[in-house]
Amino acid sequence: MNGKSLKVLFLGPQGTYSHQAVLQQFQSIPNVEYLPATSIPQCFDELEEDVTVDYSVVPLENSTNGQVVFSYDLLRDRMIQKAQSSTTSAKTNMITSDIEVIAEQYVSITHCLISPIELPNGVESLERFEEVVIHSHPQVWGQVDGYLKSLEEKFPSLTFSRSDCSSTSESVYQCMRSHAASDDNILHLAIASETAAQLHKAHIIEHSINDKLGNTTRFLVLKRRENTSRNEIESTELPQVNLLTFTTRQDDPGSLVDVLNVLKIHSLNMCSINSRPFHMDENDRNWRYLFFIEYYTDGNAPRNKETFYEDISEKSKQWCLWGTFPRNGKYYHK
Ligand SMILES: O=C(O)C(=O)C[C@]1(C(=O)O)C=C[C@@H](O)C=C1
Repeated sequence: MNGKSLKVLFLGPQGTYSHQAVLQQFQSIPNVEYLPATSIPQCFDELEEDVTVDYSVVPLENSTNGQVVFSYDLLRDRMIQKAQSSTTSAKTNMITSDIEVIAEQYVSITHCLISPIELPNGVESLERFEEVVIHSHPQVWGQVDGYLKSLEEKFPSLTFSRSDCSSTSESVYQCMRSHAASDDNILHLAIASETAAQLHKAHIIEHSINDKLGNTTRFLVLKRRENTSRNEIESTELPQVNLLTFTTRQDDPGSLVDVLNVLKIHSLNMCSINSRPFHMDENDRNWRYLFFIEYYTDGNAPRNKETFYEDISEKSKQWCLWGTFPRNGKYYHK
């Protein structure tokens, strides 16, 4: 590697789970500059627009509440934009995206209930207040739903409300700021990691409040396709994962099955399938779906890559291969 540092974007500020993901991915590499972005869209936009940025890390899915729709939709929108600008190869109807996925990371998510002030009796102290405002990233609500319901049942006379923030670490900052500006009857709390609480010098009033133990978020590591200057990703013995998105040819019975059957014919094992609604343009009708699939390849499969891609081209309307990357060993651990 030359002396120049790597520039890596993540959803900031420091102390987010995305920050944990970039550290897991890059901490063994010297000279890495970690650049906090203020939103998930910014993690995509800056990577595309600023050629000095090498990588960007974005959350994709959570083991408790599934898709991080912000990221899915940003991938979808990029495929649709390319389809509209008809850079599709006439022969293969394959779309080549400007960014590609080169690795994945899994971060264990342990949420804490965090207070800007010390509460001598922990959660019991909530009864001193009339109103409680809880700040967090919108993806978090579905991971602590049961816990928040039990809090509301425990304190029926309290009014609870939620405030969406751009990230969990930002929510700790926001709760401290709101606390300084609000009256004594209102308590502002945040839901974030222990690290975020420590960074902001806030107080953890309850640890591990996520509804499911083993709660984990999966992140994708992105780079610009044209940036071939270096590759920091170690190869492993584990299978390669391929992320492919496609639209179907028509609404006739079997059009989705026809595409999936191509995997079967080529002996490829699918490991995930998701969909998001899309509109090719503003006049397009409702209820059309873009599919996201992931499938494994290894040294032997598919035997004939070219025929596989030709078959996908024949059965789908448009498709895009976002990348082939090693399965992370953490995938197998709970
Ligand atoms: O807010 C953060 O800490 C993030 O890194 C984002 C994010 C997400 O969007 O999924 C990451 C992990 C958790 O599931 C909650 C929030």
